[in-house]
Amino acid sequence: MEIENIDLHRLKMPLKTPFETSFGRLTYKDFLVVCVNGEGQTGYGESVSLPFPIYNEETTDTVKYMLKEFFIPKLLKLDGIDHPEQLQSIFKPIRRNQMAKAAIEGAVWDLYCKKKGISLSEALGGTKKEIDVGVSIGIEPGIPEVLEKVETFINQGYKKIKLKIKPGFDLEPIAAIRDRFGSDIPLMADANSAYTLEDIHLLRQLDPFHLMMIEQPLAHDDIIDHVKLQSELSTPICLDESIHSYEDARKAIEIGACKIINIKIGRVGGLAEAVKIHDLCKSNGIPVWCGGMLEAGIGRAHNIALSSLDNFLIPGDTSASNRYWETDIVTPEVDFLRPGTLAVPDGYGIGYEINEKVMEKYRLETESFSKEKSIY
Ligand SMILES: O=C(O)CCC(=O)c1ccccc1C(=O)O
Ligand SMILES: [Mg+2]
Repeated sequence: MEIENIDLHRLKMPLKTPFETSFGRLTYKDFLVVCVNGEGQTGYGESVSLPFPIYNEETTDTVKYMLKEFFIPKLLKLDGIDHPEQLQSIFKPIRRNQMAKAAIEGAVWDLYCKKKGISLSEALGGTKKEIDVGVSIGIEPGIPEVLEKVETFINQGYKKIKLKIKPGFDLEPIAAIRDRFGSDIPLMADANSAYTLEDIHLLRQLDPFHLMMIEQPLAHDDIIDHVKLQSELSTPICLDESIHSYEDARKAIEIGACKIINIKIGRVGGLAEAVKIHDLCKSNGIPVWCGGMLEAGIGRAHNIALSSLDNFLIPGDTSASNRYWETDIVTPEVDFLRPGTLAVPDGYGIGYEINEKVMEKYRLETESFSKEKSIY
């Protein structure tokens, strides 16, 4: 597969409603669309980093820098590529920068599938034709607002409700949701690293609410303390921020730091690594689900394809486009097949077309890179 040139678009899209977590408040998504062109076709990837280094150390600007200076020149220097999995060894000398790696790797997967005439789901080994999805609710000004959102999303059919929590906004909203909607709704909490082991007593008070899990309660770079916490909690711990690779997942599972893993393609450096983590978890009896980074349609399409693998046993955070955007950059927009389920597209590649008009509306700039100009 020949890769001739690459376009990098930067977009800024306002969220329909602000999204707040323990680490900050987001009102828009500033991201890159990577277009890898070869033999008359285009593969699309999306950067999932946030504008600020508050979830992990990457930002839209660091991703852009890494793509421009390292990953794009490396890719253009190649004499073609047979399979996207080869990118793992090609990019390996460059440490970390997982979201930058994933953005370009995803575009190469899409191009590869389009050339082969298969769907991305099929290329990854996915078997499901539809996936169950949930919704992630940010920290709201108060309990009434939380209850209103939960009600709206349950009525829409979402199959998992995830509430962001932080110290001072944890037991009360969770208790209020259970009180109002009963013990049957699939409910979980995501702390985004807002607690320490000193909070064990408080976190134990979540146990009676029978949450599906608590996601990343402790530090973003910890697995050891999570082992201690898990031994004191009946609520299963799910890791998000702490898992950047297959090796991280292996170690976390080995020492008992979690019972569930949230897989984000960007956080682990791409689809190939995500599939490896999926397989590892499967063979260890650890269910996984696909996390989200408030993606626009291209990233969302990648998440759907990944979620079609069979150990994605828990509804993911890949909600429909209209949960985030006035209009999404793909067509058709990501929408329910039935309430709470998304169809896994069987078209070639990501299975969605790009809505050029919407792309144009939110586009800030474009840079193009070609083989001739590549000097790496
Ligand atoms: O709806 C989504 O895309 C998931 C939203 C979400 O929870 C999230 C959004 C941005 C950064 C981190 C996280 C997270 O899962 O921790
Ligand atoms: Mg999370």
